Amino acid sequence: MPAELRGLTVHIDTGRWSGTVLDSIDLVVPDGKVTALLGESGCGKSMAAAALTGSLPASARSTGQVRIDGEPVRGRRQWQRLRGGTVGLLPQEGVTAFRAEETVGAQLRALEERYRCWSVDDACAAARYPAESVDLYPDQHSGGQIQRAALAAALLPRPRVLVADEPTASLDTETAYGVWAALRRYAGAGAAVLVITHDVPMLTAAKIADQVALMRAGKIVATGGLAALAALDDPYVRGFFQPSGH
Ligand SMILES: Nc1ncnc2c1ncn2[C@@H]1O[C@H](COP(=O)(O)OP(=O)(O)OP(=O)(O)O)[C@@H](O)[C@H]1O
Repeated sequence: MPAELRGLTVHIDTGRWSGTVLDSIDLVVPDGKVTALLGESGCGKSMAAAALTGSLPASARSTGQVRIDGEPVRGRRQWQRLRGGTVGLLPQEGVTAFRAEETVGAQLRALEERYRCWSVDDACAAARYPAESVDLYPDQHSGGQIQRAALAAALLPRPRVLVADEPTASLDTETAYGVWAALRRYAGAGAAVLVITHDVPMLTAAKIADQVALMRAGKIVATGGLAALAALDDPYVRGFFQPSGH
């Protein structure tokens, strides 16, 4: 089930600050593939993830379209039907995927019960979430543990579109590779997967992304295969693939 942003512009007005954070973005996340979204800090990657999953902040106003399976999504009600089951989000701060007052295990079991798609054990194994942590409360986890718990939570309904915002940010290389491989397998089973990451060395070493979109200042500035992007003679693009400037 492909997910798309078409001419999407997002303007934020918090009362204290206002500005355009996404500027006429076109982005296609196709079925069966891993798309990686890269870009400098603050360029709008999480905002693009929020737009694709119907979770923009209340201070946001958008124009343009979000399409899921080719159909424009209109309004809050339609997003309520799509979120979780059809369109899943692993948020950048995994802890926000959970309620503070219940253990992670109880919340994962509730998702298993609600969607009846996948077992907690299988989702935790796929997300590399350690089973011995399930009886802990969300705030008793390390940053890397809660991110993997949130990935298990996002995977449990087996959404056909999965957006993962920095799933490997706090992980050691081996665990990060396991998570990337799990995302690859999940896309291989047919899902449209978008992964936001700063982990370009892993991306290039493991060759897990089928396509890459590169953002700068609220715009998509380049899209294509990893090798094609890495070969571009543009200083901003080169900065991602050759951080030393060589
Ligand atoms: N909830 C919010 N309310 C208002 N503005 C926000 C909110 N979240 C993000 N922004 C603003 O939107 C812009 C894009 O932020 P975003 O989080 O999408 O960046 P990012 O590319 O994901 O950065 P990073 O790599 O550091 O996570 C920034 O200027 C940020 O200040």
